[in-house]
Amino acid sequence: MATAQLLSSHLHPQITPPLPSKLITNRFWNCNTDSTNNQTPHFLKMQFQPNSTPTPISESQHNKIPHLLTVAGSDSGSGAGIQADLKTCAARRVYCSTVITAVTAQNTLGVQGVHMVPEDFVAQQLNSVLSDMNVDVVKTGMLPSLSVVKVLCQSLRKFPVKALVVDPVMVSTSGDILAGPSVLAGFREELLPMADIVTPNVKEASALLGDVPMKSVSDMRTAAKLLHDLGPRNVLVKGGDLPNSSDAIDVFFDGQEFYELSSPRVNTRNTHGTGCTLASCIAAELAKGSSMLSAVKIAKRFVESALDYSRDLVIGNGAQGPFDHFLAFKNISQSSCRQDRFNPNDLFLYAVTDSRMNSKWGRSITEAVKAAVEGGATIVQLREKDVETRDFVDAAKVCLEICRSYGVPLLINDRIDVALACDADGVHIGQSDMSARLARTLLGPEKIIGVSCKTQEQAHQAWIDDADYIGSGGVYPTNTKANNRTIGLDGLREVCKASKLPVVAIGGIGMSNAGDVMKLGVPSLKGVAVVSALFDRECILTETRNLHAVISEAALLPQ
Ligand SMILES: Nc1ncnc2c1ncn2[C@@H]1O[C@H](COP(=O)(O)OP(=O)(O)O)[C@@H](O)[C@H]1O
Ligand SMILES: Cc1ncc(COP(=O)(O)O)c(N)n1
Ligand SMILES: [Mg+2]
Repeated sequence: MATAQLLSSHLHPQITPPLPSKLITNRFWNCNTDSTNNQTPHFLKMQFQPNSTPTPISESQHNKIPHLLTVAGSDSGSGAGIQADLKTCAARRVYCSTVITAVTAQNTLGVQGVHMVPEDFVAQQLNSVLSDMNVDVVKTGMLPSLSVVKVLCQSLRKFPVKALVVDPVMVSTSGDILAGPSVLAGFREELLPMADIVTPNVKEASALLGDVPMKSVSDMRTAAKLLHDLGPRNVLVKGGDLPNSSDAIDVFFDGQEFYELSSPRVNTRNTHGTGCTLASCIAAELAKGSSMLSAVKIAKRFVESALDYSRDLVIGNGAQGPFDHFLAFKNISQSSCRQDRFNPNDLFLYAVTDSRMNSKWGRSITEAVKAAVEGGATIVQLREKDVETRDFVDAAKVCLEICRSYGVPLLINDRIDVALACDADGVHIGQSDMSARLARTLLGPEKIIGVSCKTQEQAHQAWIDDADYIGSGGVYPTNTKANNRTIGLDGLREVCKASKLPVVAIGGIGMSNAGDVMKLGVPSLKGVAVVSALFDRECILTETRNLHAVISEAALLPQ
């Protein structure tokens, strides 16, 4: 009742129809989370004057780092609250100071306890930071009582900042109450009118507006307009918890235009702290000097990337896990699909695809790969010279699933970008591609890198450049590669002898000569790579099985 009365005095009596909205979809944004931010902050340079009292550094001498102050609650599980804000700012390279309003005992199961910090001590923290530390932007999270809201508003009036981001935290993802209904009046009457942006989720928007229904994007737009009427310069109603929505759609309203910010919904349990992270990322970008809409777009993309990177992360036993703000876990979780980073024995029967052969036989890349791994291929390389990049990435993702289900590594020929895009196990590069050293820098320590080498010098360089294996050939003449010098068994032996890396032989190898290659008897030679003998045949499965039998037999023979 009290809520309804309060609302009626603050809202326009009639709901205006939603204005036309602009649809912005994350799908078309560059995935590099830093791409729109070219204002890399500078770190403070200390000036030392030995044997003298320190002199203050003038403003012009400062290399000032953007500074965000978060006024929020502590989450012992570190998924949300102050801890999420600190991690977000560290990831976005903005300095973050903290005023703690409450200490929660919290984990992935829920909130077990809340210990409120007395409001005069909140005031003292605010005074300490704001009076001294050149704060650019204030972001608020859990404000557990009306008196804390009031204390905050007083401090902000005394120490104005460039921007105020209000995340009106009320209920945790687990459904526990973090701020009771008593704070609603403080939000509506004092804090929201001071805010540059308010970022409620659907439940919070509904509560702020007196429990209006929030079931659709259209409801979110209506709510954004009504919340804007309460005084904040901008409103972002977040749709992470909107029921029956396959995309995560947030509605942004700047008082004139609506924007629907849409990103694919990441299928993960690790969404605890998304709201805190979004708000602190918006605040961090504002501190760097972004416009409001651009800060919101960057923040949404940051949350989406972080969720995607940590989708399989397992921390805690509860329903909502935390995610990784530093986007570091992906390699760990995915590389654990394979037992080793690279096992040289995987080079034993190395299948290399060819798009022209596939089209000749009317097969898709994925059909060809499936047949090869079923037949016993121990590693697969996608060598697709004639395919559009987009189709290549899509096909590679499907092939990766097939290969992973057989425990077989999948490499991409030449295309580091495609390997990164589909998170393949590695690449195979030639002498005219970028160096293995550069590929290693781009791909990181976990990925497999193979290099084509015809000479001992090239083999040595591949080792120096931190490659994992060498492909050496053409051993026999081949039609697969134009103008490819044949090095013969002798050339192969020379490369193998000089190589500190494991070697796979390639070029014109098939049923008739694979045994001869395997019988070379050089320890570094681990297997044969084959194109036509598998993929330019009617039945890939049978050919792979037969070839596997031939090279297994040859490998067992005494040298
Ligand atoms: N599963 C998800 N996939 C992608 N984005 C999500 C997902 N869940 C939430 N988001 C996004 O995270 C941000 C926080 O939203 P939300 O979860 O609704 O807030 P809160 O954490 O305050 O409840 C929004 O930009 C929302 O669209
Ligand atoms: C201290 C604190 N602040 C905010 C949230 C909200 O985060 P979420 O909605 O993801 O549970 C929380 N759970 N704990
Ligand atoms: Mg959330």
